[in-house]
Amino acid sequence: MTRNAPDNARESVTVRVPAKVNVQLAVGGRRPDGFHDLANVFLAVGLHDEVTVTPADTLTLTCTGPDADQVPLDESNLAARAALALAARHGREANVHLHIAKDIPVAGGMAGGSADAAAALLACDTLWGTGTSRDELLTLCAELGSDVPFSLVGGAALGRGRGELLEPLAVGGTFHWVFAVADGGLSTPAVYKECDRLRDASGRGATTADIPDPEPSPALLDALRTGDATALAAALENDLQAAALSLRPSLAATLAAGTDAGALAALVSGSGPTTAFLVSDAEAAERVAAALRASGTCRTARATAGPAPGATVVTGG
Ligand SMILES: C[C@@](CO)(OP(=O)(O)O)[C@H](O)COP(=O)(O)OP(=O)(O)OC[C@H]1O[C@@H](n2ccc(N)nc2=O)[C@H](O)[C@@H]1O
Ligand SMILES: Nc1ncnc2c1ncn2[C@@H]1O[C@H](COP(=O)(O)OP(=O)(O)O)[C@@H](O)[C@H]1O
Repeated sequence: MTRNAPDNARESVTVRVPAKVNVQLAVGGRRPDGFHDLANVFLAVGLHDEVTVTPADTLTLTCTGPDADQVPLDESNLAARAALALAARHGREANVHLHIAKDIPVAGGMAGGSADAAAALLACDTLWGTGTSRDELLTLCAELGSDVPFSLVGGAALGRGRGELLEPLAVGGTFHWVFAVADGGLSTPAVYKECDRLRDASGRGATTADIPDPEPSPALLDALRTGDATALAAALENDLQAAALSLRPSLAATLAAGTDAGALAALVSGSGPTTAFLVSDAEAAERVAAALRASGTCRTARATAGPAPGATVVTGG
């Protein structure tokens, strides 16, 4: 500890956690519990939130970053819910201050809230010395949300069930991406509902009896394994894309702007409205990001790469 550090500095724990893009999001029919079975191929990418926990009298929350005004600061915040769930698991008080330094777009289809939940679990477990096993942490993650287990593990993984049952995937290289951030978010339940509506309207039906079980694409898994960006570009697939475009038709112009600028492929990130552009290298990423910013079809564009590691203690561990 340095001489002038605040008294509580040694007791703070900070966890860094990545955003995700779904390189394949195959959506099965609506289940009786309202969720959809998925073959969800996650790739963690280098946009990060940081969650810092510090001992306090009661559970309190602050958030900074460009989208901070859209983040709830009450007990509906997924990071607060994570702290409460871990405290309940160990029969103790969730007496911490949680600070979220948010750089992941909010309600953007990049799992920012899930990332904060995974980070808060790991940070609180480290601060409290509760020694929760990896399996128990993953169970708590799955109770908090379908995407939360992946935020803890990072890298690349196939999510089955509603996305919470993970099999790690090998990735044979670095993939370069640009993310175009939209103005305003899209609600994940609303996008799944629109997907069901479009399926019903097409006469196919939308339940598990109507839609074949979702399966991962062998070509896509192979492209990840070999690190082949051109092959991955050809295999990218998002069954929620039509629904996101139906709710936000302006995303078509963003997708076209990135493709015109030379991206290998363009797709909606998860439930959107962030759009994702796979490019050949870091230089192409900067070029496509600049073209997207100049296109007037998005709020901003960010160049980054994946896979990125999952939630990691960066200070205080
Ligand atoms: C679509 C995806 C793709 O990774 O993420 P985003 O792109 O929104 O980040 C996920 O499936 C979102 O996961 P997550 O945001 O954790 O969802 P949850 O909190 O578990 O569920 C929120 C709501 O989404 C719908 N939902 C979610 C997962 C799933 N497999 N089927 C669903 O139908 C349900 O309406 C559910 O009530
Ligand atoms: N820690 C958090 N960060 C962002 N949003 C949160 C958080 N906790 C709860 N939310 C709520 O969850 C909604 C979805 O946010 P987010 O997880 O960023 O998007 P997505 O589900 O599209 O990946 C937000 O609109 C917000 O109301």
